[in-house]
Amino acid sequence: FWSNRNQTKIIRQHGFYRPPRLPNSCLFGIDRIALIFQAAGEGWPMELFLRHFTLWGSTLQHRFLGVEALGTIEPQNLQAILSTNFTHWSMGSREKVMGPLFGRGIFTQSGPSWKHLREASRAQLASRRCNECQIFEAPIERFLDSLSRTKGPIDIHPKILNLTLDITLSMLFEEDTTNDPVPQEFSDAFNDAQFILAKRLRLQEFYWIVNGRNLRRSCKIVREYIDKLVYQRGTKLDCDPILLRDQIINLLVAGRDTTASLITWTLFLLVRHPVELKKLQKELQESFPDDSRINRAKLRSCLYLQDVIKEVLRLYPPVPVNSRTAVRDTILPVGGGPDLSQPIFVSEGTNVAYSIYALHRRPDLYGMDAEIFRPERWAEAPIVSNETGYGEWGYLPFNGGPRKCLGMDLALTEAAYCIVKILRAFPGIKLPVGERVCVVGNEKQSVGLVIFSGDGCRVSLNDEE
Ligand code: HEM
Repeated sequence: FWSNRNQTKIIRQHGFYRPPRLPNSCLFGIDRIALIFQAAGEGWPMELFLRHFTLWGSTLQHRFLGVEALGTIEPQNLQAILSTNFTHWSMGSREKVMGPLFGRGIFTQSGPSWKHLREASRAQLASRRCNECQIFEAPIERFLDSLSRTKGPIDIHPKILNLTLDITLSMLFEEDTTNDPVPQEFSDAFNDAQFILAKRLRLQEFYWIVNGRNLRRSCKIVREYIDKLVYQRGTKLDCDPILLRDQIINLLVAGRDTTASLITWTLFLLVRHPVELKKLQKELQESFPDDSRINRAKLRSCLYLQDVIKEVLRLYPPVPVNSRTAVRDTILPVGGGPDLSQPIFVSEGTNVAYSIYALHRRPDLYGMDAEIFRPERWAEAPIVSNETGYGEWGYLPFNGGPRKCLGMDLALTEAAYCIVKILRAFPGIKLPVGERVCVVGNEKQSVGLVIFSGDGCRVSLNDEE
């Protein structure tokens, strides 16, 4: 009440506006949390946000379990939060909410401790020769070998999760994990822990409601396995062992699920778009005529492949929703007033959620066919209309500003490499007969920290199936 009163006073004094407000039908905004959990349970959480922004405006205010919060998909506001006014924002309650798994790793930290971890992670990623394709070779051969033994249509999604786990572990421990395959128990616990954390994130300040045995058990299995790897590999401990483990888990989450999401959605879309699939296969045949070695430069020169990847990241940004919390009173440049173009006041402690999924589907940025999978749009200029000054802030799969993803280059090379290898190994890959096809975005989705298809990704690997 007091914070609302003070806010109203400042807004009146300085002539700020408020953004449109989502209507509530229950006291304290309990209806909002019920709707969010219903949408998540039924597989359309992102479409719910998209609908709100489409109906009410690209910056809006809502009451969530009694707490006032903001949501935005406005490029200028994202630029202010992530770059221009970077120091006005923090990760809020992330350390408390995600602490059981992420500890004090890079994703939960702000200020000097984040800066230190960012430098350490940058050095760690640079030293692993991550941008060379050799690091992917052994894991992908194992993956293709396991697929070659399957008969009939399969759900390729869990196999891709294992593939990117294998690659990321090999990269983090600078050696191949062949001799000691990743136990399924670890893989399952890692998935479960992230899913439970996503529920806690949805509850925001009421995260503690979800703190059950399952979460504790899953996090324990993950921590014990990482400790074992650190011990087995005799990793040099020049820092606090708990911090080292936290940091490894953070990089594992960063690198494994996001890249798996990108590869899986690419296959999901390609088997549903045979014309685009054929066009890509033709380019790959010409670029890699024989069993010639695939390298980063060659992958970058496959222009259609690059456009396919950009388009998949547009429609299904692996991190589809994110948030920041104001550490001081600040403003967002647009979203208020009669034409929604006036600055809005944000008081200290306010949480602002932003949906990259909804941003990337704005027809005013991408055209009336924004919801259609059309890689060709990236070869047409201008995209995300540069003349409006939106530039990079209208396309943010890897975030922007000082906290931009550190693994972007690695992820793009890894995804491109895996896609080329899969399409070359299975030229007859297609949608299984009778498989459901619906409008892009209308399929069931499963959103933990990362977005996946709720029904997996079923494919027939060979023509005759
Ligand atoms: C398609 C794959 C990927 C996508 C879409 C992606 C996306 C993102 C996004 C959106 C963030 C910002 C998170 C936030 O601030 O809340 C981020 C941060 C980060 N990513 Fe990625 N990522 C990908 C792959 C990777 C890989 C392979 C690595 C390396 C193992 C990696 C390492 C990191 C790190 C260390 C950060 C933290 C940066 C910081 O807070 O300063 N990412 N990523």
